Amino acid sequence: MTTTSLPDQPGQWGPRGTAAATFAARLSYEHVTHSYQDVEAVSDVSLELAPGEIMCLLGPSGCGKTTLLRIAAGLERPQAGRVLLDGEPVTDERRFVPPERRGVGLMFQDYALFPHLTILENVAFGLKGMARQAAATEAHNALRRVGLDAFAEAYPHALSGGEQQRVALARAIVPRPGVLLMDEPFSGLDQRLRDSVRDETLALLKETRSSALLVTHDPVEAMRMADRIALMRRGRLVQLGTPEALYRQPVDADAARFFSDFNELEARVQRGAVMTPLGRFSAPAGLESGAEVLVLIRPQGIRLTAAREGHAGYVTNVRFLGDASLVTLLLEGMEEPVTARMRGAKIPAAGETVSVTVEREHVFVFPQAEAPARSVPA
Ligand SMILES: Nc1ncnc2c1ncn2[C@@H]1O[C@H](COP(=O)(O)OP(=O)(O)OP(=O)(O)O)[C@@H](O)[C@H]1O
Repeated sequence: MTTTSLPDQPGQWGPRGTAAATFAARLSYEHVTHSYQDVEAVSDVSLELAPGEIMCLLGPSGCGKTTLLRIAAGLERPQAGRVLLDGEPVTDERRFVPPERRGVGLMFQDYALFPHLTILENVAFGLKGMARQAAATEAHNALRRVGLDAFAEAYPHALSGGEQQRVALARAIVPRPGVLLMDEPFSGLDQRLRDSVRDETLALLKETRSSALLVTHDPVEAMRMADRIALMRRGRLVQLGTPEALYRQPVDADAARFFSDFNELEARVQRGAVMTPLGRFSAPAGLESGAEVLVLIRPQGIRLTAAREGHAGYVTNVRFLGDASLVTLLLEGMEEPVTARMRGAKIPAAGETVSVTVEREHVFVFPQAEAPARSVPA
């Protein structure tokens, strides 16, 4: 069967308010640990997804995100810890509720539509307990909401990647799962399409008041989607909070680097403060004089002016990026150049001497230690 593709524009999605609401569930992990042979993929993770909340599991490849999702789905049984849905254990040392009896919806990165079923049959697949006509009506409603009811009788191969992803979303929400588990659901889409499908998916999750746990390795995606972000590293939960909290109060240098580029300076504490060629900043509490610290400064936190109010900097290079420019500077007392990110028309040129000041909200000082540490507003 051949069909004409609908353009993948946000406006092509169905009318808001046409998707049925779910009975959002609470998902709790308590001290969950899971290993594959000798690889500890998840280490003592405790985490709670509130009803109706959208949480992103964020972290580099191999940090255990997918494993945590599969444990909630019932596709892996952890060696230790408990998983609860609405306070009822679905996995603990004695019980293991199989995936199909958990009331969770799954959506993985390959859309995994059944090629031999029509779009309508694919969406109705999860409604097996329902009378045929009622299931078809529900499936049509969900397809209408994602703007694809015109494709109900088509087969998956006739749809574009973005459209298939939207069908997968309709299929995942139509049984009204208590929790929707999504693993990199947008990673197969190109950039332009990804933004529109992601924004509409977010609108749909909010409209249906679904609890959703979404795996991503993309910090921008997590910032855009999540009510809270769970940042993971090497199987552990490193930080849990709102996107703003993770951006403004990162727990350590790696957590900070996950969301921003930084200029990095090494320094030593002197009586509770850190002196650098870019100014004096507060040291983390409890560090003795002489302790080594790392000072992280966001490029957008460096201000350049013609007035003589800050430290003198010599511009060596300017790169125009469209919405901003990157200005590279040399400062007295620093071997490495510093980068400033500037917007607007008044961008200095290479060869100019400028005055450099730093906005403290973009500065973080961390001990030079492996262990996670508390940041302080500098
Ligand atoms: N079936 C498996 N058998 C053996 N090791 C596995 C298996 N699945 C995952 N692992 C290992 O467990 C660790 C965590 O993997 P997991 O897929 O949960 O991480 P992730 O953060 O989702 O990574 P990615 O973003 O690359 O999918 C990795 O070291 C991985 O190699």
